[in-house]
Amino acid sequence: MSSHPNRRRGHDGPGRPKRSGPSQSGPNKYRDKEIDPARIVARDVLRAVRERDAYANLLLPKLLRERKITGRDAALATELTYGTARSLGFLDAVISAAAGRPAHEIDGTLLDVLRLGAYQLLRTRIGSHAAVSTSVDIARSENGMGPSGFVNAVLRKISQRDEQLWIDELAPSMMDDRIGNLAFTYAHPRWIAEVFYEALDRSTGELQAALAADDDRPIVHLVARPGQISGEELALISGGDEGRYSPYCVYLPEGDPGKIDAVREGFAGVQDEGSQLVALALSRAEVADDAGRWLDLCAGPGGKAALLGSLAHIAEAHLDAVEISEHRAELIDKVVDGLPVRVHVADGRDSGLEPGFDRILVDAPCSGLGSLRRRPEARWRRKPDDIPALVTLQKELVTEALRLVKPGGVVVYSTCSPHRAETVEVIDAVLADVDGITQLDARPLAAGDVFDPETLGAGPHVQLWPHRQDTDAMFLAALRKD
Ligand SMILES: C[S@@+](CC[C@H](N)C(=O)[O-])C[C@H]1O[C@@H](n2cnc3c(N)ncnc32)[C@H](O)[C@@H]1O
Repeated sequence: MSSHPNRRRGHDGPGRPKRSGPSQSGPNKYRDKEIDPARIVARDVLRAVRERDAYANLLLPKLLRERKITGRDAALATELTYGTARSLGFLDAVISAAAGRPAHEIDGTLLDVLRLGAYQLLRTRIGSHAAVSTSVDIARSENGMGPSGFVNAVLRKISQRDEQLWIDELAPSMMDDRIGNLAFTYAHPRWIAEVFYEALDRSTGELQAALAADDDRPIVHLVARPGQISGEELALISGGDEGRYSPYCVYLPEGDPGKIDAVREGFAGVQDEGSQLVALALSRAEVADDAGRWLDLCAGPGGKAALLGSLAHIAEAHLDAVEISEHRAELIDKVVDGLPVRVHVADGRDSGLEPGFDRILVDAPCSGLGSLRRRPEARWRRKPDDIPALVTLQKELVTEALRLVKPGGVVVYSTCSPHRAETVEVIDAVLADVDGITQLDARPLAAGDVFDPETLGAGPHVQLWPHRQDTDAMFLAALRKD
């Protein structure tokens, strides 16, 4: 198999750090600030991910701001941090082979540097010399000469082969274990590749496309808040392109969304196009005698609540937004300011709200396997054991939503996961348990009059995919109470 097409876009890096020459007098002569800041910040984020389960996509922008790292250095830091975090399992397999001992037995601070170095060597165009020498500098600065020699030796061994040769050596054979081979090649845990395979009707061709798309860094999607700014206007002022599926979506191939005035002022936000389609589907469903009582039962941090709130404002409706976590409820408050939305801190299974809602969204807590491309390290953190408790909660939340919705009203169930246990199996179980519910064809609800619903598969649910729609792998199903 040829090399991954997306891996070759790395840049050459900012070059060697400016300093006066190799240390002759021990480790402390090298200070982090003398090594290039992009790699230091990447190392720091990777360490926080390893030591305290930090989220790379939250911590990195914060550190870049604090350290005033911008431009080319920020771009390099982002590529190295997210790329390394996405590839951890693959990199650890290579490091283990090159070091002759399991990666988890290597001192954590050195492992971070090795991962960063191995990523540069195998998955970017950064030259071997720069990748190895900067890693050795970082290790020497913190750990001293001996450990930096170890880093040097391991990385030099890794640099003797390219990514494909390491895959050929370490991946399960394509003949014996195609799923295992693809999982290794595209740096996914095997169990996640299996989950995708099942959700893709057991097509290994599609599995390959799905894993490749998931292994790529996605562009940012913006949402124009309806009634406040149009998608067209947002595209113009942001320099982005209008979305294909949501009339409110703008693709932002580059640039910091936080610097766009419309985002800063709350007329627009960052939201994957798939999430926009979920909110739109709820608003488009036909409900007889719609009294404008809408509910978002799992609303934090408020992305869909903000879009629904804007749509509710136009429809002269009102949205109740329920969220169990106080902190996340505060985040909702911030994004729905000025919209007809009331936020409740409550358990959605027992919110105390009066039944009789016209439309309810259950955007359930889930494994997040559908948005791995946006959360670099998540694929290595999630475990199969997480799924059963989530499934129980998901069923309870949908069942409660079906109690709260009025006869003739509609519940949209969604997850940012394609895992069948969290998607079709939840819906099937609830339909088997609760009488008087009809599953609607969700495809026209997601498509509106914007695109052909037939492009969304056989229905009645919708399963989006990065390799098909270039959205997160959102699932949605629509249920009507008879
Ligand atoms: C997938 S997220 C929702 C994302 C949100 N709809 C958005 O677009 O920003 C699920 C949310 O449900 C919340 N949650 C978890 N258990 C809950 C429960 N029992 N009742 C209500 N909310 C819950 C989580 O804290 C999380 O904020």
